[in-house]
Amino acid sequence: MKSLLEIDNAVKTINNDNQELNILDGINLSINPQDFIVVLGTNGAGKSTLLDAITGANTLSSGKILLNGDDITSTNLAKRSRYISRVYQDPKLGTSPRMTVAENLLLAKRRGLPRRLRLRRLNDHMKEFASFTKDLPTLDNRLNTFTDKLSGGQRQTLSFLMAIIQKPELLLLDEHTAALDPQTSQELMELTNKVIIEKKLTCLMVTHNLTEAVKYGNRLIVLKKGKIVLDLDNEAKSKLKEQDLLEYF
Ligand SMILES: Nc1ncnc2c1ncn2[C@@H]1O[C@H](COP(=O)(O)OP(=O)(O)OP(=O)(O)O)[C@@H](O)[C@H]1O
Repeated sequence: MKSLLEIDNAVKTINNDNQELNILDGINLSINPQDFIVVLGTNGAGKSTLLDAITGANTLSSGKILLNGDDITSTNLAKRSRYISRVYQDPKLGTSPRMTVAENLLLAKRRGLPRRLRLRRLNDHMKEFASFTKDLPTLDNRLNTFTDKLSGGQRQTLSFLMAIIQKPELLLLDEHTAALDPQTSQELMELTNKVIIEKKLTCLMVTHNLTEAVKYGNRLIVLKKGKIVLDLDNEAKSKLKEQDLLEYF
């Protein structure tokens, strides 16, 4: 199968107390279309650095990143954001606080267009946006609510909808449920899983939650000190128990 994203010997070197340190240390990863990959690792293992390298928020010291066979290693963050979207852990990132839920959705739907064009003709989209939120108790009837009046869980659900509204080539979830209470976190994780399967998305999800890591996705990788130390396919993952993962922490 042709890979969607290919990471080829990715190295990121930083200078730490006058010593060179590879925080990504030769990462090779081939992501197939419709893979839903769970990424685990201790604090400081390099997970966010890896996602930053994929989005272009950070440049690699060496190595290559190919998307659908095209070398995007030097493509900037703004260009990559047209086909790679990311949801962060912090509910405040990813949404504009002084805009309503509907305005935020429209901005996301028209990502890539100049900002002055993106918010035109909002009313034409209200029905469509209402259909997105009608099955989400947290956001139903809140299309005209300003985002800074939403709870963390509502805001994270909005960030997720914004990330998938244009069907990204690659969806990156960076501990997107970690800041939420257990119930809200579980609801957002169920929504995430449903949407990824229904829309046939390709996704890389960082989590520290071992229950989520075992339950969701078709592949699991563990990062340690900038290297991939475990890469399980769907069959191996389906036999996995939380207990088996503890030795990596
Ligand atoms: N710009 C930078 N300058 C110096 N050190 C950095 C920089 N960015 C990351 N690091 C270091 O690189 C290592 C990997 O960081 P990274 O944030 O990728 O880890 P992580 O796996 O996402 O951790 P966490 O689970 O805590 O979010 C850490 O030791 C971090 O301190």
